[in-house]
Amino acid sequence: MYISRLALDHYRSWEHCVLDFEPGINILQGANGLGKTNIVEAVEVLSTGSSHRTSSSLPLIEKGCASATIRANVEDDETQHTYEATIVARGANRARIDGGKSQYMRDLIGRTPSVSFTPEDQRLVAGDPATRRNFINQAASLLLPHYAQLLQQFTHVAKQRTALLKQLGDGTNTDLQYSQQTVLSGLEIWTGQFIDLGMRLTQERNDVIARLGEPFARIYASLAGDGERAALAYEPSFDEVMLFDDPGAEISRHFQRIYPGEVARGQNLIGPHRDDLTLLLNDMPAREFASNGEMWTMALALKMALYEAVSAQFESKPIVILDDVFAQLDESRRGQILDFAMRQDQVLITVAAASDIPQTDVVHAHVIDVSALRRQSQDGGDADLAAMMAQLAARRETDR
Ligand SMILES: Nc1ncnc2c1ncn2[C@@H]1O[C@H](COP(=O)(O)OP(=O)(O)OP(=O)(O)O)[C@@H](O)[C@H]1O
Repeated sequence: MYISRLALDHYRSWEHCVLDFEPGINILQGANGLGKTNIVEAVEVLSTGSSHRTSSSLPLIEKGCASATIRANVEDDETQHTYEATIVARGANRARIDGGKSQYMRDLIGRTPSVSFTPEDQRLVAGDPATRRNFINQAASLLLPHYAQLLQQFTHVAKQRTALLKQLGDGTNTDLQYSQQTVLSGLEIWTGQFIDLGMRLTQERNDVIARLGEPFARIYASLAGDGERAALAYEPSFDEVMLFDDPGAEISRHFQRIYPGEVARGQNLIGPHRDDLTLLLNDMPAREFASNGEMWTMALALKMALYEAVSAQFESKPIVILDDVFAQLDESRRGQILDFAMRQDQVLITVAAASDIPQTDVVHAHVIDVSALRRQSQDGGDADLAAMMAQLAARRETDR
């Protein structure tokens, strides 16, 4: 599988941009700040429905604009499809497949499977838990068909519950007995849904982490040398799901105990939004014991494990994104990741300087000069876009 053409409209720093990729290695080369990461991030968003760089849509949209569009022509064996994502500042993001009707963004997830390696990956080991939750969410969205919808529902319920806790805490509407009763019964309903969705999310995250655990340990041992034992340990906030036959009743009791604290702070104090994942090295938490180099190897192994799970799931090789990773890695890890990249259907690499890539290993690469692309997109973006749309219309005509 590979992307043959990508078009962006009002995506971050790109007002318009159309670029052609080839199967195999593609190198986006250009000075800092030109928008290389923005391009490969757009592929990640189209693939997984989210970016590892932000949890909200707004930063993905060009400043001052209301929406951004990402379009890609994707070739797989004899078939070609056009996938389109529209990211909006307000409301729900939308998707379109082959120019058809507007669909949910989650309907696009996994159609162009990809795995990104980025400088932020090292934070997967020692960064804050939100980074690891983001990774789990992206991985689970790719690997489990209903996960993205479940996460969306949970996030909505969590927001509603927070709003009610805040109302109770700051006394809004509580001067009347009637309105306090309304808020309390609303809270009871939202709490029931929060527990139900939260338990399902916990179970699904547990399944995904279990699936990644074996390849992660094996790949780490092969990168770091035999005898090194790496493992993943899921730390769910709703640990009752793993411990009890009737976890719902236990979690309900837990909520009753913490009710005064939740009202005082106006927050959901327990739930999957507090989950974490510990990466273990020789049975010790790597965040406290591993060296900088070992943390990098663990991060690479985790992403390669995800790659392996996604490949098995879709029976095709995901697109591999190597965003600015070469400058960060030492020679041996550069070699390991490049060796991995050379075996893929398509790899998108961003670099500031060509010298960052060990050139001897890259035999054939399609090099894209991002500074020329920026000039060209300012001059002829509309014409390129029109050509892409005409190509799509012509194909639809042929398909009829
Ligand atoms: N929503 C946005 N609207 C407009 N510009 C944005 C937006 N988000 C980011 N940018 C701009 O995009 C630029 C960064 O782009 P990007 O991170 O892709 O650069 P890069 O070429 O990968 O650079 P580096 O080599 O330093 O990583 C910055 O100038 C930033 O201000």
